[in-house]
Amino acid sequence: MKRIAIIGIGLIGGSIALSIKKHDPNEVFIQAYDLKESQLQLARALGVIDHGTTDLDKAVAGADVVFICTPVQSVCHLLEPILLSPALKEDAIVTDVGSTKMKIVQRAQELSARSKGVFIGGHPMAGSHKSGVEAATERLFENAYYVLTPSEETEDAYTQRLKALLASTRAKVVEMKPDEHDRVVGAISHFPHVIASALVEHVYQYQQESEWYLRLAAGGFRDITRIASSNPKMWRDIVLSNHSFIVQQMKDWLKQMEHVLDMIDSGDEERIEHFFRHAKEVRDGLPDTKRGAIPSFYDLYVDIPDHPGVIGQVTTLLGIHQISITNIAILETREDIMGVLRLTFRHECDLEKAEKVLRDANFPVYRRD
Ligand SMILES: NC(=O)c1ccc[n+]([C@@H]2O[C@H](COP(=O)([O-])OP(=O)(O)OC[C@H]3O[C@@H](n4cnc5c(N)ncnc54)[C@H](O)[C@@H]3O)[C@@H](O)[C@H]2O)c1
Ligand SMILES: O=C(O)C(=O)C[C@]1(C(=O)O)C=C[C@@H](O)C=C1
Repeated sequence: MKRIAIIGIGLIGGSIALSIKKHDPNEVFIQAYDLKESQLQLARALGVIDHGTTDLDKAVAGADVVFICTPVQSVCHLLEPILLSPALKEDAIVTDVGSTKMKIVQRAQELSARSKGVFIGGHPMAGSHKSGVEAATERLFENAYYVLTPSEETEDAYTQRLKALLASTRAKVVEMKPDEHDRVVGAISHFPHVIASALVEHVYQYQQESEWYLRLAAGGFRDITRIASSNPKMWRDIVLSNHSFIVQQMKDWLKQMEHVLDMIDSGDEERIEHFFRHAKEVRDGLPDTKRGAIPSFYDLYVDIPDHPGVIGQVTTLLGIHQISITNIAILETREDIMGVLRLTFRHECDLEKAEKVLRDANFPVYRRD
């Protein structure tokens, strides 16, 4: 039986545990460590882990692979007691899921000569603004990128062993250098989180003048600021740990905003339209049927005659077959013209089931592309 240790059993640790367990339910034993006894109890009750302990040595004892899934600053602190633990199995792989990589990998390298195990940095590029083991799901990483940062000294056999285990997450595992990872992820994840929180703060300041600001906040503001609801401690650690790239990106952003300010202030119609068109083209070009930095949703389109009751028929049919819809939108509604219903699902298998059920009921259904 393979033993897996999860250190920090929250959203990400719990999701890794669930995906590995689901893949090999009878061949894997999951032992976990957390500062909070309550998280361990909850993880046990939810069937996410087999055993929980607040004793770090006991948690890593005999484990073939140890996943460190705590906020990034504590990953750095936990590396020494884990990599140098007398209980660590010879040849064990120690990995982490932290959102930054340079400082973690550097600390692990300092300890590597004295460790019985081998460290390989990791970062699954999928997550949520929710935290805690209660939000964990076995499919969180499906189709997302999962970055590994083996060093030049890491023997390939260890990387292959870790990749084989991660196959259960159904993520796309890629290798990167820690500094490239931190620069890129700084731009597409860390810096946008700073902007989202700053935007909330910006409107909150206006709110002191009129209560209408936050009351009127609708789809656009909610979409762009969803990630401001994320765990503050986790983001404090990320920003501190990727400090120099984020500061550089903020300086670049201020310059960019000066151009945008100048463009809008000048009232130059052509430049303004070009600005929005170019951003739209780039945003529309993001892969939207796959998960990645931006969680994807699976869309199915249904042609429907525009008369009352049809939408009810569609949703009832899906309900009978226990297919959950994440979102529903009517894209065209003009009298006597076929309307198009866009149904959004969280998982590809739900989309496939819905497509079959609706087609069998003679609804014209199609996917985009
Ligand atoms: N949330 C995301 O979207 C996301 C995505 C990819 C990677 N990550 C990274 O994954 C890691 C975990 O994030 P999460 O969202 O699962 O957080 P979480 O808050 O859901 O879980 C973290 C868990 O670690 C425990 N913990 C904290 N400090 C600890 C310590 N010193 N020792 C033992 N346990 C400790 C907490 O009690 C909690 O159970 C972070 O490093 C984060 O940067 C997060
Ligand atoms: O979907 C979200 O809520 C996330 O914030 C996930 C997200 C991201 O920025 O894309 C956040 C941090 C991680 O390190 C990886 C993924």
